[in-house]
Formats: sequence, C-alpha cells, structure tokens
Amino acid sequence: MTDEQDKTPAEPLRVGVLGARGRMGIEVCKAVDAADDLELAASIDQGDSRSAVSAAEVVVDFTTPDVVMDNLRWCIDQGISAVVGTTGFTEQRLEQVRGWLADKPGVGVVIAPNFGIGAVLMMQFAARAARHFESVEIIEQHHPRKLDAPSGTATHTARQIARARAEAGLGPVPDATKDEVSGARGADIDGVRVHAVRATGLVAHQEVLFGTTGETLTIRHDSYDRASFMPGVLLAVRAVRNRPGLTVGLDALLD
Ligand SMILES: NC(=O)C1=CN([C@@H]2O[C@H](COP(=O)(O)OP(=O)(O)OC[C@H]3O[C@@H](n4cnc5c(N)ncnc54)[C@H](OP(=O)(O)O)[C@@H]3O)[C@@H](O)[C@H]2O)C=CC1
Ligand SMILES: O=C(O)C1=N[C@H](C(=O)O)C[C@H](O)C1
Repeated sequence: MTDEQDKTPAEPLRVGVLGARGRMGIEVCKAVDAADDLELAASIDQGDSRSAVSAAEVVVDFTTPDVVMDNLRWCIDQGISAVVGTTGFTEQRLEQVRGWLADKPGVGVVIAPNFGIGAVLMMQFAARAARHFESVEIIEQHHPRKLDAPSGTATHTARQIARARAEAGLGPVPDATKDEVSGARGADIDGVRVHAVRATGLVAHQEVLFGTTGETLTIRHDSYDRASFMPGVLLAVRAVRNRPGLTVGLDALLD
C-alpha cells in the first residue's frame, strides 16, 4: 500500500494533565479535549494517584513550585516527556532536571516561564532593547491568588536583560537611592529591579521600562484570559517528544 492509499488516521497523542483542577489545568484539559490530534488520557490534581498518568505519552504540569520537581522526576523515571508551565525554576533546578534527563535519552522536557506567544515576543524584544538603555525596570501585574513573586516571566526577563547588558559592557543601572523603606525599590534580580503588583481583575501583565537620555521605551504584554497560553502549550505538547533533553522557553519552538 502506498502512503497515498493509506488513509488510516494517526492515533491521537495521549496527554496527561497534572494540576488539572487549577486555573491553568482546567484550560489545558479543555484545549487538549478540543484538539483532534490529542487525547486527554488522565487529569490529576492534589490527592489523586499519579499512576493514571502512566498511560500518557506527554504530561503537562501546571501545579505549584513546591511539588513540580517531584512530578518531573516521576515523569522522567517513567520515560514520559513533559511540558511544564509551573514557576520556580532556578538555574540549580534546571541543572538537576538536565541530570535526570541524561539517564533517559529518549525523554524530552519543555519548561517555559510563559506560554503566551505575545509574552515570548515581549521577552525577546526586551532582551534586544536592553543594550541600548542605561536604565531598566520591570513591573509585573497579576491576580491576587498567585503564590509566587516576582513572577517566573519577570525573573526570566530580568535574567535575559542582565545577560544582554553584561555582553554589551553596561555597568549597573543608575540609582542614587540612599534611604529606602524596605521593598520600595522592588526585588533585585541580577541587578534589574522588579516590582510585583497584585490586584483582583488582573490576569497576567508585564511592562519593561527602559530609559536613556531624553527618551524612554515601554514594552508591555497583557494576558486578559488564560486561553492566551494554550497555543503555546499545545505547540510544546506536539513538539516535546521530538526534542530529547531540556528545552527552556518557547523561543526555539517558535523559530
Ligand atoms: N508558564 C505559563 O505560561 C504559566 C504558568 N503559570 C504557573 O502555573 C502554576 C499554576 O498556576 P495556576 O493554575 O494559576 O494555579 P492553581 O493554584 O489554580 O493550580 C494549581 C493546581 O495544582 C494542584 N496541585 C497541587 N499539588 C499537586 C500535586 N502534587 N499533584 C497534582 N496537582 C497538584 C493544586 O491543588 P490545590 O489547590 O488543592 O493545592 C491546584 O489545583 C503557577 O506556578 C503559575 O505561576 C500560570 C499561568 C501561565
Ligand atoms: O501565575 C500566573 O498566573 C502566571 N504565572 C506565570 C509567571 O509567573 O510568570 C506566567 C504568567 O505570568 C501567569
């Protein structure tokens, strides 16, 4: 039979969701259900047994920073590829994941601080602008039920900006503050000040403010609905098994 004659539809990819009853998990389950090429094989939340997820080929994790490493270790041990949106990934944690993956060469993991395509572009544009401005501050704004501050997106953006500034030979951001009420100047992430705002009505928003003599540049992204993260999540779900090892961020998948 030629490929042309073989019209058998491909089996849908079996996806498991961890954190399935959370704000993001609910949205991911809906998106997977709605996709013809994906099947929701298991949806697990706090207190459920993880064993149901063994049937999945790809696991999506939107849980909490304190449980995500244990989940990830379990997936890798089971030989299941994973797409992770949960925050809390320090360089040390990423290194640990790389170590686990070294023993499982067929397994892929994508960890992205933000799956919104606009947010990924905002981070790229900010990294590109960074070397042209002596001043930079990040203001992130989120719903008040968010557990971590500053956000994973803001932390990632600050690190990328810091790297671009170092490569360009820029020194510290100018700031004459001598007398400070604790916290007034925000958190210092690799030399970049990050301010975290929490308010009912917000979803996920970030502004990167750059300044130099006589001008400022503001790069802003807004997620008004968690549906905004789904194209990125599904892109990673479909790609992850063909990307053994660890992929951090969506940039490589978008390109
Ligand atoms: N990368 C991205 O694009 C995005 C990332 N995020 C991140 O995703 C994470 C989740 O966000 P959000 O959905 O708003 O948070 P929620 O608190 O709404 O959801 C987390 C869910 O995980 C559950 N959970 C806790 N422990 C476990 C466990 N061991 N196994 C399975 N499920 C568990 C929680 O249960 P319970 O409530 O009972 O504890 C809850 O239902 C956060 O870190 C957030 O920052 C959010 C949006 C986009
Ligand atoms: O908790 C959230 O809501 C979000 N978390 C991620 C982060 O911390 O950056 C991504 C997005 O900002 C929404």
